Amino acid sequence: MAPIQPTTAISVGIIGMGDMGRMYANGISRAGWMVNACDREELYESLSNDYKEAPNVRIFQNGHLVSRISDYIIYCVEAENIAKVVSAYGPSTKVGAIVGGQTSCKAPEIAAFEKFLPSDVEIVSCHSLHGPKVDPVGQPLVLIKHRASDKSYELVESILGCFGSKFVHLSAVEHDRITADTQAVLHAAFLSMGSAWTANSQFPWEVPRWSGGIENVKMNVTLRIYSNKWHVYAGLAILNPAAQKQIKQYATSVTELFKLILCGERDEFRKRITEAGMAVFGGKKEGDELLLKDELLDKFSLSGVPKQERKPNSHLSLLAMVDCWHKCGIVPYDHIICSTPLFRLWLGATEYLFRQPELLNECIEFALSDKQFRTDDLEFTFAARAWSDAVQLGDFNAYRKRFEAPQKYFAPRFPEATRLGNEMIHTILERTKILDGAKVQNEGHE
Ligand SMILES: NC(=O)C1=CN([C@@H]2O[C@H](COP(=O)(O)OP(=O)(O)OC[C@H]3O[C@@H](n4cnc5c(N)ncnc54)[C@H](OP(=O)(O)O)[C@@H]3O)[C@@H](O)[C@H]2O)C=CC1
Ligand SMILES: O=C(O)C(=O)Cc1ccc(O)cc1
Repeated sequence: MAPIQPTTAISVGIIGMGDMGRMYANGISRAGWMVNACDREELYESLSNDYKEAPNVRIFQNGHLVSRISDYIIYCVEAENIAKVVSAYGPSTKVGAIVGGQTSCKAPEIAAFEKFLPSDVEIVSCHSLHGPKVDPVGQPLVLIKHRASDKSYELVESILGCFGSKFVHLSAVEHDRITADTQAVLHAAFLSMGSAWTANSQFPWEVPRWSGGIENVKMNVTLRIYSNKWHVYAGLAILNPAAQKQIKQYATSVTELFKLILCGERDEFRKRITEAGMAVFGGKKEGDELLLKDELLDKFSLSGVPKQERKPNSHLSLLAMVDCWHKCGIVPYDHIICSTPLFRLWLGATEYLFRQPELLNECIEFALSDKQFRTDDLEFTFAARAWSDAVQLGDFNAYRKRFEAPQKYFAPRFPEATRLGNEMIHTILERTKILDGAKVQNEGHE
């Protein structure tokens, strides 16, 4: 089917003009569709001012005014607020319109749509698997045809086609299962690194033992996560039951591995790491290229320490990640077509360690015999447990407080980390295109 051509006769409503809402409003209006947008009523003046020169964008006071005139309405609000916001504006939806949402966990979003939208309204939801500062071209964009005709689905595809992203067609349930596997544990690992560095009053790029190689990925991704909004991570961890389970397993893996290190249980430690590595990376052949190479890792350094001066690391965060994937039965490569750039970077870092036997061996020996990282690993273990507790308790406020301390601590380095992170993401995207191609071909044969 040929895509429907952009026209201002068809309008897209955006409720919530934060980072993602603006990205959507800008892309869709530039493509030639009419956009009707609003944020909270009290922001009407300033939002109108921001968009006063923007062609094809009309700003309204609230979601009622947006809903009653728009053909496709996208809720771009905090996941925690979705039920409240849909209950307020859903009943004002134009007869026969299509409604979707951008929240990162679909179960509460779909439940809100089913509960509060009139029955003549269709539901097609979406989720861009990248942050607002990433070029959307080539990134996965999940589409969920929950309650809609083929014609309406095609209209949504035509509208969202303006981003040049790769559509991934899933149900809401599939979406939540996959994103739990790809996003939630990954965030737990980086949030814990940030908390541990903050607790130890370290800026890791100033400490030689954190320099170079995969340390660059750790630092860049941690800073990138902390430069985003806390509610984005809280929502997708707390509201997704599968995510909660995995975050708990990650904290357990960190704790158990650290206890083995402390007790000097050399054989058990090595056996556990080897088994996990086999389960996750056993399917890879020796000739298969690594996602991340030295040249790439070294290019994106925040510390600038030369390679010869670098120190080994116990890499507890990486060892525990692979152990967690193993315990949860996750094969991360299965999800690569539906993964965020950060997930691909993190998978690249784990693979870099586990698929280079000498490096893995050095890391295992170092973890067991050298005490330099013990205090870091202790803080990391505390942090992983505390993040898991915050998620299990479902306490958004506790999550926010835990998030905001490292965010404040690292804030001065965000611009540089964002710049380097964007370059890193661009480069790894080029590399993973090859994997995506292989996966798509495989799917074609199945
Ligand atoms: N940022 C990211 O990397 C990604 C985020 N997402 C998801 O997209 C959604 C939006 O995220 P993001 O744009 O980053 O978050 P933001 O906080 O930047 O934007 C959300 C906006 O919605 C506004 N809002 C809240 N209630 C209402 C209301 N009743 N009417 C109108 N506007 C309202 C908020 O106002 P206020 O701040 O005053 O509450 C805020 O401006 C979230 O569900 C998030 O999980 C998805 C992919 C990536
Ligand atoms: O890539 C990541 O993990 C991010 O941090 C950006 C992000 C956050 C939330 C989403 O729902 C999708 C992408």
